[in-house]
Amino acid sequence: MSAAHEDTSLEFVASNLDILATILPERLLKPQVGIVCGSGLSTLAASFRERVEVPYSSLKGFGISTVHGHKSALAFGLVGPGDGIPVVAMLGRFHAYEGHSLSTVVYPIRVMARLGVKNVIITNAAGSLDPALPVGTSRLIVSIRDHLALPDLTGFNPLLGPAKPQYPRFLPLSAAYSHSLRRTVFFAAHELGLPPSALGEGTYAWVSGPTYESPAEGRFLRAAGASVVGMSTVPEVLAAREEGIEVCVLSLVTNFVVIPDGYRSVREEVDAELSGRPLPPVPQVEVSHEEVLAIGKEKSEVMRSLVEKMIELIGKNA
Ligand SMILES: O=P(O)(O)O[C@H]1O[C@H](CO)[C@@H](O)[C@H]1O
Ligand code: HPA
Repeated sequence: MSAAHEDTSLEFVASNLDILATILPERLLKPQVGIVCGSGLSTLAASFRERVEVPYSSLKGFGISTVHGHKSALAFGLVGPGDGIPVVAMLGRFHAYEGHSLSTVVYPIRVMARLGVKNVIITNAAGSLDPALPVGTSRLIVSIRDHLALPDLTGFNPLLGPAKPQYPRFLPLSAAYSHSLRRTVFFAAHELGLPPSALGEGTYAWVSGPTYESPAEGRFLRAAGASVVGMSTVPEVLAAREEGIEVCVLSLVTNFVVIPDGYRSVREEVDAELSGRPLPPVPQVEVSHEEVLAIGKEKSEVMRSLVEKMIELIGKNA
């Protein structure tokens, strides 16, 4: 897997704008808000009005999303009262673990920027590392305020590569997650009457995947200050910030990362068995992508109403 920022695809952006101009009606052509749909969350675009879906295969420079729960299309439409706000959603994202280069992973964000998107709402499914963020009860959605990206720190950063005159060489990340949009998330939740416990704030750890975390890795990420963990999002955040787009990230907590406090000694287990007093079995819990998708499906309505209310408030404040 190459971290190189070859970005040959950037030269296709202009032709994509031409292709879209032939497909989309004028009022959909300049989306103000972009949405990235996480695993199992493609229904975020289900209620767009005047919706037009454009398959990635009919555009240039796009990959194909190979992960179950991700489609491969852009959805354009209108959201909110009155004339509505024009929006674009990525129904399906690219992950580096699928074999996509990081420049392919972030390419749709660069296309969104050229279309005029000023705010992006990036969603994902994530595992909770924090006992205060359990699954399926409270704190189902986490508004991300910061990230911990070990791949970025170890030479797998999507912005690696020759300097480009249009981008800052050294992008600051101290305020990568828009304070204003983070406030909007909580105002939107309030307007929807969501209980305060439905929405938390936290730090997203980006791991390359495709393996889920070992117990020691889970403990390590938690000790390092991460609240949730996933295999996406951070590359998109970096590209969006490089493009000058305001970023909001919402993580749907789909599972709890298995972090036992310690290990039971197998020697003690065997000795106990040999002495005729076997220890009770240790329950084995394993996360699966099916579980991730099932929770995504079950809870996507809450996420959809939150995203739509946010778009409405963004439109009002524009
Ligand atoms: O981050 P999204 O795309 O929502 O998907 C998450 O779900 C998959 C694992 O179940 C991984 O791809 C992880 O990143
Ligand atoms: O537990 C997880 N780990 C990493 N990525 C994930 N995406 C959903 N759940 C998880």
